[in-house]
Order: sequence, then C-alpha cells, then structure tokens
Amino acid sequence: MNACAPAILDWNALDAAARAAALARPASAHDEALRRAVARILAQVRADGDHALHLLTRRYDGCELDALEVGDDEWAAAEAALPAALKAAIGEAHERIALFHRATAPGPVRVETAPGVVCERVPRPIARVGLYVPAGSAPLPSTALMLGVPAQIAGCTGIVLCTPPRARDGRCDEAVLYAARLCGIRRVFKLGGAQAIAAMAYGTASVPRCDKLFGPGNAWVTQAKLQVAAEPQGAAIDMPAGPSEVLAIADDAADARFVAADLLAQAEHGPDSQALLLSPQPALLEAVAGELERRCAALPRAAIARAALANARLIRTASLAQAAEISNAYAPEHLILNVREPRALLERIDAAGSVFLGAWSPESIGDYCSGTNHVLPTWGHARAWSGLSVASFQKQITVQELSADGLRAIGPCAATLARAEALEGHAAAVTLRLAALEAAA
Ligand SMILES: NC(=O)c1ccc[n+]([C@@H]2O[C@H](COP(=O)([O-])OP(=O)(O)OC[C@H]3O[C@@H](n4cnc5c(N)ncnc54)[C@H](O)[C@@H]3O)[C@@H](O)[C@H]2O)c1
Ligand SMILES: N[C@H](CO)Cc1c[nH]c[nH+]1
Ligand SMILES: [Zn+2]
Repeated sequence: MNACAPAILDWNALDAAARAAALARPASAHDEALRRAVARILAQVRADGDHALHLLTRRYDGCELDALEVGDDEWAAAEAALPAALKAAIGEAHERIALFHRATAPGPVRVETAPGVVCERVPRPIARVGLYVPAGSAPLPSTALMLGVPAQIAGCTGIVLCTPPRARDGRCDEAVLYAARLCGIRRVFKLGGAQAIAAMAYGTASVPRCDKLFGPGNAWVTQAKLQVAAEPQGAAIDMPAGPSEVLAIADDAADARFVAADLLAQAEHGPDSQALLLSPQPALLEAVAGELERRCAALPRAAIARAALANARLIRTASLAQAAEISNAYAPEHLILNVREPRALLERIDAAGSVFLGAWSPESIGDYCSGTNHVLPTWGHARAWSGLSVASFQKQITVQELSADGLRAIGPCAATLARAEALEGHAAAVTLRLAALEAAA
C-alpha cells in the first residue's frame, strides 16, 4: 500500500461535489481558532510593544533575546561563518533576480493625449517597507533575495526585515543575513510569526512602523497579514502568500521521475503545501504515484512531505485542454507544463502565479535563481493577483499638465460631463478659466 502517494481520481467520473473537494485547499490559514489566536497576538504587541515581542519570542521561538535587532557582531559572524560556495550561489542568484526585476520595473510614462495636454505616470518608492523571511521549519535565504532585490531596485529607503531566531542560540540564519546585506538591508529583527507582522504594522520602541508588509509565511503569518491589512489605517500587504502550491500538467512525453520530484519539491515546504497532477495518461499517473512513494520516503523531510501529500491529487483528465481548464479554475501558485508542446498549452492558461515550460524547467529553479520572483499568490488568488515585482514596492503617481490651448481643446468635454453629474462646481473650475482665456484673447 502507498504510504505517500494519493489515489488517482478520474475527473470525468466525479460529480460536482467531488470535483470541488478535489480542488479544495487545506483551510489552515483561515481557521477560526487561528484567527482568534492571531488577533490576541496582534493586540498584545499593539498594547505592550517590545515587552510583548520578547515574551512571544520566548513562547513561540523558544529563545530569550537580549536585543530584538541583529547587532554588528552578529552581522560580522554571519559573514565570516558562511561557506564561500554558498556566498557565491547567493551572489549569482542575486544578479539574475536583479536582471529580471530591473528589466520589468515600471519606468516613467508620458503621453500627449491632446495637443497641449500631457499626462504622465511617475513611479515613487514606498518609503517604509517590512519584509518577512520565513525560518520556522527551515530558513529561506532565497526569500530574502526575492523581497530585498525588488525593494532595492524600487528605491525603498526604510527597509526592515524580520525573520525568526533559532531556538538554540537566538541568532538569525547566517545565509538570510548575508542575502539581506547583499540587497542593502541594514535593519533585521529576530522576530517570527504573527508577532513579527504586528511589530512591523504597528511599530514598537525597537521596530519601525512600516507602510507595506511583504513576504510569505505559515498560517500565523498569513492570517496576521490579512488582519492588519483589514484594520483602518493598517499597513498594506503584498498579497496573501500562504502555503506553497504546485499544479503539474503532464503528457506521455513526461518523465514520471521528474514530475514526482517537482510535486515533492513543494510538498516538503510544509504539511499544508498542496501538489496536484493532471494528465490524460493513466500510465503516467500510475508511474508518478510509484515515484512519489519511493522518493517521498527518501527525503530528509519525509514526514512533512508525507503530510502534504495527504492534500495531493493525481487526476486523470480527458485531454490536455481539459487539464488547462481545471488548472485555470484552481489558479495555482506554480504551474508546470511538462508536455511536448508547452507553448501551445500556455495559450490556454489564464490564471497562475508562475509557469514552468517543458521538461527542463523545474519549479525549484524559479524558487532560487532563474530570475523571476518566488513570492506568488496562493489559495486561488492568482485569478486576480500577480507575484511580487518592483511595482509592488512602488506607488505610481499620475501627473497632468495643460497649456492654455490644451484647456481650450478639452475643457468643454469636462464641463459637459460635470453638468451631467450635477457637479456645477467642477464645471465652474473649467469654464472660469475658459472665460478668462477668451477675455484675454
Ligand atoms: N507562497 C510563497 O510565495 C511562499 C514562499 C516561501 C515559503 N512559503 C511558505 O511559507 C511557510 C513557512 O512556514 P514556517 O513555519 O517554516 O516558517 P514561518 O517563519 O512562516 O513561521 C514560523 C513562526 O511561526 C510562529 N508559530 C509557529 N507555531 C506557532 C503557534 N502554535 N502559535 C503562534 N505562533 C506560532 C512562530 O513565531 C515562528 O517563529 C510554508 O508554509 C511555505 O510553504 C510560501
Ligand atoms: N516554493 C516557495 C514558494 O512557494 C519558495 C521557496 C523558497 N525556497 C524554496 N522554495
Ligand atoms: Zn519551494
């Protein structure tokens, strides 16, 4: 019996309820008990500031901190301790991520919409941004790059980063610190979970208050971000980036080992990760089930992957086109098109955080170093949200400038529309000037 591999479902034999169940996500980040517990943590930090942060860090991260902020000696020790090969890999990934993010950064736009009427859009960095780098089950220095690089390119000046400290020595992961420094980040706080989000949203004596919070995390982090964003005057958030998800579509050309490895790569993130495979090929589905079983057991994080595979689905579809339809309905964070003609299938895709085309584009490469961002919408939010980019760290301000001729040309249009809305004051701001121009002519 398969301890890891989920059963194979035939989509066209499922009724509507079974189909909905097959695409349902684990409700970890939206559980009512969690919601209440997170609200308590937020209130505690709001009321007691640093004192609450010390207490919550002792309770949830198992360490007693002298100072919440990483000091000079810890920065230096991290730099000294990191192996050269890891520093080089972080540097190499940084370069490619920066290359892609610079190329996709919005620049200023200027359009003359009528003679004498100039409209512009100018990007401005968000001043104070708060980045969250997960480190509960494993520190993720790659996430420090995915947050730090676009923040740096956007020109944000007040960057704060929070990441949970290690229980054994109360220090932050060395690679996270190294990646942060490479992105020009100088203020890192040893805080995790909902308390880190509260600290950055409200500010405390030690932690500066931020205008917008970024980064993925577990259910505590995601729920805390949703709650602070819903408060009046609360910090904005990037997106609800919760437990990792992958959906693969594969045909008979796919290597079952590659497909299974891609599913397990996301399953090992956490017990609430979700992995789906859609294929019209029963033989491939069977082979992937076998590979999942074999490979899951061999992973160091087998227990986590096994728990996540309880949420996994292997689904037989009538065709690749039907697989694309199901994928669009699910809107996965990561979509792998491991098929003979991935570009053709991509044409049918309209909702996914990031797409990986063909046999040689493993999802893990996007997690680390292809150049795209790995902070992506989960939970179906890819229907309406995009992954992080430089634009996420900016505001886009529009500007207009009219010459006298420009106002003469388009002023009557505005006055007519204003009167249609019974806003005579709006119309007067235009017609007064038009009259002044006529008088001066
Ligand atoms: N969507 C994305 O772009 C993306 C990217 C990377 C990682 N992820 C996800 O991020 C998550 C990382 O989770 P993690 O747990 O490893 O690290 P984490 O840093 O998100 O969470 C650890 C913190 O959770 C808090 N916590 C844990 N148990 C608690 C409890 N019982 N009560 C209150 N607080 C508690 C602690 O304060 C701890 O510091 C995974 O789910 C992974 O899938 C998503
Ligand atoms: N797959 C994660 C996003 O869902 C990102 C990540 C970081 N490290 C490895 N993977
Ligand atoms: Zn990953």
